Amino acid sequence: MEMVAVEIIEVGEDLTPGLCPLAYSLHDSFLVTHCATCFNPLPFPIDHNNNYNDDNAVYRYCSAQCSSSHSPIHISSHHLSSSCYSGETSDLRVALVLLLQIKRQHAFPSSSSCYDRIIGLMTNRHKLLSPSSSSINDNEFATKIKNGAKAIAAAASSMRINSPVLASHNSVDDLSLTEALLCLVLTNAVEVQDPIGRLVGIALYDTSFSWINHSCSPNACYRFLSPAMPDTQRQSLITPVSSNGHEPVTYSDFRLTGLPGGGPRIVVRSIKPINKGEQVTISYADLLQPKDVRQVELWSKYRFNCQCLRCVKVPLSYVDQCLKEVWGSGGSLLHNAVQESFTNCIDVAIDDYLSSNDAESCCTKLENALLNGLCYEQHIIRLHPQNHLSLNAYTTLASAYKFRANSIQHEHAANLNFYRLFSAAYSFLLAILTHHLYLSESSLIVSVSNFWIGAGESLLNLATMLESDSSSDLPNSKCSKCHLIDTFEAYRYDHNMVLEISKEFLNCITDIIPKVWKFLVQGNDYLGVVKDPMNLRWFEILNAVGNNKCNVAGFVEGYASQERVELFGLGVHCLLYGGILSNIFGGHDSPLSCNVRSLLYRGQVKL
Ligand SMILES: C[S@@+](CC[C@H](N)C(=O)[O-])C[C@H]1O[C@@H](n2cnc3c(N)ncnc32)[C@H](O)[C@@H]1O
Repeated sequence: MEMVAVEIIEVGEDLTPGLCPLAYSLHDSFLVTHCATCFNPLPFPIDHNNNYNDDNAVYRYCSAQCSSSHSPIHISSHHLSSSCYSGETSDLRVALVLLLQIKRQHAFPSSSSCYDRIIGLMTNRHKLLSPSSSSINDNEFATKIKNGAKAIAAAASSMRINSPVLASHNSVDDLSLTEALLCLVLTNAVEVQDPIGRLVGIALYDTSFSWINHSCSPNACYRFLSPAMPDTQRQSLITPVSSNGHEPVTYSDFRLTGLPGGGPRIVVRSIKPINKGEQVTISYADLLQPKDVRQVELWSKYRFNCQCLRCVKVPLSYVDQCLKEVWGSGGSLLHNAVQESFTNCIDVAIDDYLSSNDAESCCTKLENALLNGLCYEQHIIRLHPQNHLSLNAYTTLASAYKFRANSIQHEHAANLNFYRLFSAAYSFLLAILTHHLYLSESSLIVSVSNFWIGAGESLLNLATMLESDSSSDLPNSKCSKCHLIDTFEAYRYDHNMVLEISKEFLNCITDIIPKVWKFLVQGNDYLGVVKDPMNLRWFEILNAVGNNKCNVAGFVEGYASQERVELFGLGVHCLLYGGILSNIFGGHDSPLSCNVRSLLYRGQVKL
């Protein structure tokens, strides 16, 4: 099955109304911090005086409304959290909710052959469960599914004793059905983000969402609506067709009726113009991974080889080439081994920060790897700045320097400043490098928008912080050269407009960057190599650089108030541009766009 557009669709249009989930569950680690119904973070500290949060209960709620819309079937799925299953149990809880609904409605598929689809959704069970002689990982995955299914069946059978609903049902537990349901969840459920982008749980939707196939160059994306958010779209602009012919489809399988309410609603939205009858696709994988990494991910989770236009392109698409590019390799045969060595090296550095909180060691290791590369078979190999590992490294460096700035003692205020500068510089570098990829692969809009907003926020905070040392005010930021502010407030965008906005934005920041870049990066040996971040050929200079240690003595002694003003202007441009992109892919009321609006209008920015 697949979904196609019923009419011509412009970029940035909602293709579905807000669709309610069939079943949903928070991941184990978010059960105590997030509302079990709407998945929003709970206010901290939790108010124990309300009557909808019981201290001993597994689930917590942000409001009486969320508490009342969490159905008894969802509540009873907590039986799994104490099971002997060793892995993450959110998938199991969602499968258990489906099983309980099927049992409650006596809506059993008539024979096990029906388990290839249940309630219209593909289970993919043959592929996911069949042990493969070729891969140990595949076998482990199949075993994990079987163990998970046993845990679900055990929970369901223990509940029959306690639950009057299930006590009336006398069929034996059907392990095949349970396995098929778990496979269905793994094949169709999607990760749900909270408003600040953390992956907090999963939700399963019916065929109107779940029949949308994957592409590595998709023309649509999805977002989640919080309970208070109204629907902007009444009817669906997509319709199902069977994958082997373009006939409209109905399925003969049963439907579950009277589904429990609550859970995050999902909306599908176009990120490219789509023709009438064209297939609508979303991404199941991280689009900033190179082709081979995406292929492994899609195979291990879904067991298909992606044949989308981006994947079948020979030679590799420009974006995929950049994402795996290494420098000075002496030939493509070295690519895989080199990528593996770099992956280990970057992973070890990132782990220092994420697992051991050692941000300093992480920064030193990452910058050393980026600057000096690795020695491989007598070649010095360096990562291309748009290699996906470099992009990971920049993301981590931006965060690790911010962490170092926040944790430093006040008497070392100069260090605090330069850590903040480096953090902002890495955020900017990440945004501009991925922006160049976005110009040839527009489905990267979601990542790029996030990166520009991150860079804008970081630069604005920096300008505001430096302000305390200066007597002059930050200026009125309405740029005389561009219309980004008006465009940010505009309601609709078309494809040509998006291209024009990009040009306008790049023109403006190309003027500002030379006035601030040296200030942002001086004292950092890796960033110091980047003479002009707008000109991507800077990385060629890396090859001429020897081994060096970072020397930041005497830094941030005196900055001119003009630099602070320029940093502020740069931050506003990045924020506005990121906000325009987030309006396009997420709508004006998305958490990202609202965040941009609140940063712009909270008084720092005078429009
Ligand atoms: C969420 S379902 C999508 C709808 C599905 N095609 C159906 O008929 O129900 C996910 C499954 O669809 C198939 N699928 C999705 N995108 C695909 C693609 N680009 N190429 C091949 N199979 C794909 C895979 O079997 C995957 O496990």
